[in-house]
Amino acid sequence: MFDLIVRGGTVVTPSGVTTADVGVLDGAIAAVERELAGGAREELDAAGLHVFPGGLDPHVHFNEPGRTHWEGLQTGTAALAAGGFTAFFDMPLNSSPPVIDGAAFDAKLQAARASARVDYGFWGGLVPGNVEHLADLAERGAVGFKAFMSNSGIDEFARADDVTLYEGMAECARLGKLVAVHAENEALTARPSGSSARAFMASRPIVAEVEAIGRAIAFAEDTGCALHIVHVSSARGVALVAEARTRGVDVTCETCPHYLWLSQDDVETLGAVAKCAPPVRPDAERSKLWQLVKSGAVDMLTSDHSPSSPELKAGDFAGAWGGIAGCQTTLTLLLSERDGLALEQVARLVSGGAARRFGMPRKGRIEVGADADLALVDLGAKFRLSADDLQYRHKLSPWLGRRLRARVTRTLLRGAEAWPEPKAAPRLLTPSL
Ligand SMILES: NC(=O)N[C@H]1NC(=O)NC1=O
Ligand SMILES: [Zn+2]
Ligand SMILES: [Zn+2]
Repeated sequence: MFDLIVRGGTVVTPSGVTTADVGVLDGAIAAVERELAGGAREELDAAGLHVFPGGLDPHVHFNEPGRTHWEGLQTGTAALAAGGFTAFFDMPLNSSPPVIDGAAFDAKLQAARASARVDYGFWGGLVPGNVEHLADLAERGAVGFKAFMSNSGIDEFARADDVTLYEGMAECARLGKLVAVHAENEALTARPSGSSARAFMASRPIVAEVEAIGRAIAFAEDTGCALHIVHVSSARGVALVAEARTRGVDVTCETCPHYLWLSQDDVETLGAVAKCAPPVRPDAERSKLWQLVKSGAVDMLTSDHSPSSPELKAGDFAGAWGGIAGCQTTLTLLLSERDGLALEQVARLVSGGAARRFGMPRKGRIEVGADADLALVDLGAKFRLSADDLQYRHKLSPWLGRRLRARVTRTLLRGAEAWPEPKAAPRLLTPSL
């Protein structure tokens, strides 16, 4: 007897795609079989739908508390659930106070308990002067520690200079925690640019990213710290990570949809809604990066969902907030633009890869014993993304108007509905490597 059986879907498991029923008991996957015998209190008909593991987005900025007017946990997690995601890790900025000590972590936890619709975990911040607080944050269950190698755009979240980064990594190696870096060279990216989109993109060249990734890898190799490079925008960046890994360095990387499917022409047309750092790259780089994603060299696809208030996106490009809203569309965009990528690889990129890297063995795979976190997806859908579809606080996204070929019809968290109805009971995730 199961609590729930999801019947007749095309199930995307790590070992392949198969027609099967998924039996759920006590929030966990208890069976994945064809024509599963035994009753259930509830059955869901998934015929004609694909069943993916619920997504895990380890890189979002929900900004609560303190900047909830940019984005909040209620709207942000509704967007995740609507996009087939069942878990996220929130970045230590741009909430206020930023999560750089235990008290700020507790405030974040309280906010998530009140309004999150899916499971949540929190990154701590590594900033000058807070190395002594890292143990406290680790104790509370921080996923790991995020550092900016260039200006973060947030005054209360200072850039980690080389000494902070090196000493912070040594401390994280001791604590058994991973460090995640925004890798761009400060001096190269601090130069003033012209006010146009082109000038901004040109002012943060690929070498600024490549140099910073190389330096972070050198520090990680020396200290023995596990390292994750967030939002890699270039093929050379991914190649550096792959090369270090072959030497035995414990390093992984992610990229984001905007580096794969936005062109610099798109950014010029769209304006500040598509402004981010590192910036969107020229087409030749974009196609090389996509080839690397297809080859398996990129561990995960994350949104770096980082919206602001609409006022901060108005005005000239140079002065606008850098950050793209995208946490709702990562899975459906990937499914729409996948260019032959196998569905197992889609699942690895949006959930399995992050679950493995960040130490969440019950997440990211449809297998007996895992949490029953499931996204039911209609791959026969054809529509253009409209503002009405978006659950964000502000209905701004560079993907508005985009043709999508996948729609999430239901999202389940430990077998309970998280989308469309918020009936699930989210929990704090405290990953350990
Ligand atoms: N502070 C913040 O969210 N910054 C993010 N935005 C962006 O475009 N790149 C980032 O790192
Ligand atoms: Zn960043
Ligand atoms: Zn970010």
